[in-house]
Amino acid sequence: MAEVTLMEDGFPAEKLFNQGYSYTYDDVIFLPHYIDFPADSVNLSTKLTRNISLSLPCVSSPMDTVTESSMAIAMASIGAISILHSNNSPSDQLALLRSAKSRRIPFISDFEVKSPSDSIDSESDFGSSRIILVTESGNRRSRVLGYVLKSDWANLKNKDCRVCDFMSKLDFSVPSSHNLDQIVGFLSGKGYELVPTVSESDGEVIDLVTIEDVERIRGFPKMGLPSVGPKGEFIVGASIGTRESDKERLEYLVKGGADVVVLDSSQGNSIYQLDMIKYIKRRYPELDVVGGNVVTMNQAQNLIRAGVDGLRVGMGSGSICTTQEVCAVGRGQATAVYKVASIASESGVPVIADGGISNSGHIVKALVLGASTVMMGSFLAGSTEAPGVYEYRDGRQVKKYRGMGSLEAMTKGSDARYLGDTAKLKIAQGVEGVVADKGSVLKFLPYTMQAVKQGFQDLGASSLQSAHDLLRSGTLRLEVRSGAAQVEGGVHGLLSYEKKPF
Ligand SMILES: NC(=O)C1=CN([C@@H]2O[C@H](COP(=O)(O)OP(=O)(O)OC[C@H]3O[C@@H](n4cnc5c(N)ncnc54)[C@H](O)[C@@H]3O)[C@@H](O)[C@H]2O)C=CC1
Ligand SMILES: O=c1[nH]c(=O)c2[nH+]cn([C@@H]3O[C@H](COP(=O)(O)O)[C@@H](O)[C@H]3O)c2[nH]1
Ligand SMILES: [K+]
Repeated sequence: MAEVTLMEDGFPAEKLFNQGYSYTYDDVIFLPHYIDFPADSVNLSTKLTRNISLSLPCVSSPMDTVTESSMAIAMASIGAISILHSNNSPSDQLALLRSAKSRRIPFISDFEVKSPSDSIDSESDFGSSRIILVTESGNRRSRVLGYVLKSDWANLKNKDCRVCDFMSKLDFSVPSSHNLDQIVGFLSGKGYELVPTVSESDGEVIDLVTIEDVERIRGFPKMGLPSVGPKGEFIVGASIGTRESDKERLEYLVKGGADVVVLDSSQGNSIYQLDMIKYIKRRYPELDVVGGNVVTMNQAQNLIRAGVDGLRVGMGSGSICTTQEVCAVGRGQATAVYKVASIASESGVPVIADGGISNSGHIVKALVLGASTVMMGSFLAGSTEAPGVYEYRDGRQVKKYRGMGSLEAMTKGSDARYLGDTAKLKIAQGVEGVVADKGSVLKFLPYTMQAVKQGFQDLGASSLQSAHDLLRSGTLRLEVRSGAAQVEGGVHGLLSYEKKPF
């Protein structure tokens, strides 16, 4: 039978994104292709930068309501990465980095410490933990002697005594270089209920791991390989600005072993950033540098020429961003990612699609349109690993989330960048708000990424590389969704419903 030539159906990306419109993720939809492999076999491993490989294409944003040590540990433990924020002093940022780098298990245990001669006056002495650790001098850099369980203390008839009179003895620990499996092996081998992990270099108690913690973590879905560097430490990035003072911050971060630095700016194509990239590449040639943010090919080209190892893409697309309204500058995120990735791929520079991710479909779109990773703020800000405590609003548990260009964040620390040498008036480019509790990233990210794998399968893409090949060869077809098509693509026509993603 003679071969039939198919008629054109849908648009190749090159045609769709060159029509004078700025499209965002929701505007476009991919047409399905051909499936010849199971969803589970989709390989999402990728590169953050030229030299940093990840098994999961996710990055947490350098924002002070998203990324501190807990997030960095959790993300690295599932094969992703975090960028520590810089809305703090260089020494505080270094402390966050050291805290993350000192751990091998995917959580930070928060416990109080007392000395044997102390007393426990009230339940609040336990803080948020159910255990108080007892060390020789009552701080973490001293020999561990015992522990007190809140339940044991509550059952005491006479509470007017010293800790040493009723503590349980603890004369063992494990090195903080132990991973979860090694700790499990130790606890189950000895039949212990808990164990402190202690730094080999200075004897500091890092965490106190209980059987319950271990069971909770083991109940989460299994992911790929964790993001671990050559020294066995979690891979962690950090952001800096482009001021002269950021050179000192950079020195701290390099000392702390940061694996990558991200130059944090809404408009990366500036003389300040180009100078900073060249400075870093001269002074620390081994350190990977991510430039940005950019949304055009021209911006990207300048940063690539200056020597960046990765590009961060997005201007005004973030959930808390008001840049497009305030400054009239930016680009629809789907167009921005496609355009920048098109030019960056020619130089082998990976692209981070930053902002505007609110569901797994957005992640599929970002990655298939050329990004190597997605950076998220609001998607992660409601997690237990995000900084801050949960509050109650209208009966819902929520956490604070704010833009780094919001008045509140600027007042906290980033003033220098806004009230620079000449500027007198502070203009916000972001808002402060709250997001709903989502539980642990260790649980919801694995589910999200399983959904992403299903999207890749529908497109016939078994890996990021194969998705990018389909994109560039024009095999991948997409279309713009009309307003009605977008409504149709969502849930519609129901009187009420509940949306449970997993
Ligand atoms: N992705 C996005 O769409 C946006 C992100 N943001 C976030 O808000 C925060 C602040 O962003 P930006 O305001 O763009 O920060 P920025 O530090 O790049 O710029 C702030 C101001 O400082 C100036 N500046 C920077 N380096 C300088 C130097 N060496 N000498 C003199 N002036 C210098 C800049 O030109 C600008 O006027 C960041 O965390 C950023 O990620 C803010 C707006 C939009
Ligand atoms: O216009 C802005 N004003 C701000 O105050 C601001 N703070 C963060 N960002 C950017 O938004 C990204 C996170 O976006 P999502 O919450 O949508 O993930 C982040 O990763 C940033 O790129 C800002 N943009
Ligand atoms: K926005």
